[in-house]
Amino acid sequence: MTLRIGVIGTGAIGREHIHRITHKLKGAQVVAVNDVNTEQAQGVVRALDLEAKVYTTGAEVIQAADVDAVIVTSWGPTHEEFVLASIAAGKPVFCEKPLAVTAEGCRQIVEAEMAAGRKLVQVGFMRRFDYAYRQLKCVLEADTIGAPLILNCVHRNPEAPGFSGDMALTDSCVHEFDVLRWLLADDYISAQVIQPRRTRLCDDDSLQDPHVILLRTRQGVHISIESFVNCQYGYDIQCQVVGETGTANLPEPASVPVRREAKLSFDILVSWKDRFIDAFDVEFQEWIDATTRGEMTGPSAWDGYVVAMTSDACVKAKHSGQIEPIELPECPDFYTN
Ligand SMILES: NC(=O)c1ccc[n+]([C@@H]2O[C@H](COP(=O)([O-])OP(=O)(O)OC[C@H]3O[C@@H](n4cnc5c(N)ncnc54)[C@H](O)[C@@H]3O)[C@@H](O)[C@H]2O)c1
Ligand SMILES: O[C@H]1[C@H](O)[C@@H](O)[C@H](O)[C@@H](O)[C@H]1O
Repeated sequence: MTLRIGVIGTGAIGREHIHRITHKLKGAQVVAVNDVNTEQAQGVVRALDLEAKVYTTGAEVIQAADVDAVIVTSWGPTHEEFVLASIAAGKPVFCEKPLAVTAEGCRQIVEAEMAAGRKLVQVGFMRRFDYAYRQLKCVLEADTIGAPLILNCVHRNPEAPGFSGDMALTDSCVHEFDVLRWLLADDYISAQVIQPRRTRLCDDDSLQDPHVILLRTRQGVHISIESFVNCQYGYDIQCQVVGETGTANLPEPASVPVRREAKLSFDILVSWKDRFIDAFDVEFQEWIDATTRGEMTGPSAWDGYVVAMTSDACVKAKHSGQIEPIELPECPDFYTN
């Protein structure tokens, strides 16, 4: 069976996902697309050689009789509406982060999905599908370094065009908020945000850069995340777990060590597209396979809600200068099975 997919939002990542589904992965076909910029959507259909109909609205894509499942890759503030409409139509929906721009919006999605009685929503937290993070999780689950005590993490982007205000917390660090609780099988109880000396190499005056985010988990693990979205030199993701008997580091992306002119050098990637290209492929192949079986196995609407609660607490902590509690409700049974 071929899963027939409708895609809403044919910008940067929408186009990437359409390309991978059409030209790299198995078991699915993009049959419908929409973007508020209709010309751009038509251009993507031509450029990627799709047999897909271009619709005027996202709602029409969701309602289309030949669309089995929906992918939402439009701007963040539109996600909630499209995810709720997909649930109402009884169609599985993959939504790029954020699930909704407010925790309240995420909660409404969680409630709508539970009322629908089956899991339909997956959120685009692709790091859970990254080979390096999966290896690190295996090391922790094998109890190789004892219980985790401290995590030292780094999320550096070379530059952040279009970033303003608190986006480093709400748009960028959301990946750490998701992947670290998955890695530890734990949840956060508090957040604190430190604002170090601000880099001069930042276009937007409203953007503090870098930040240091300190999280504490239920099990007492102390997490430090350095977020530096204008670091200039590359796209650099690091994670070190300090355990009772050793440490474990996220493997670096493979690069050929070059010895030349009295120097030893390695390449550093410059874009998230390259760093997580394989993770995106695995994420979508697993989503296609699970959706075809009638299952939903990836990051859930509940995970999207927890991440939104965490970024809300970080924004609050940044502006209050205090340690702010993260008071998560109990996870409903619906999401624990
Ligand atoms: N998982 C990741 O690592 C990752 C990476 C990049 C982007 N994203 C997320 O994906 C989403 C899209 O990001 P992008 O970089 O592709 O942005 P983009 O601006 O390149 O593309 C978004 C597209 O959505 C369209 N759009 C806006 N409102 C719409 C509406 N109501 N209906 C239909 N189309 C609409 C825009 O015209 C645009 O073409 C964002 O939420 C972003 O956070 C996730
Ligand atoms: O949308 C992107 C993407 O999610 C990247 O993975 C992250 O590093 C960026 O900071 C963010 O802006």
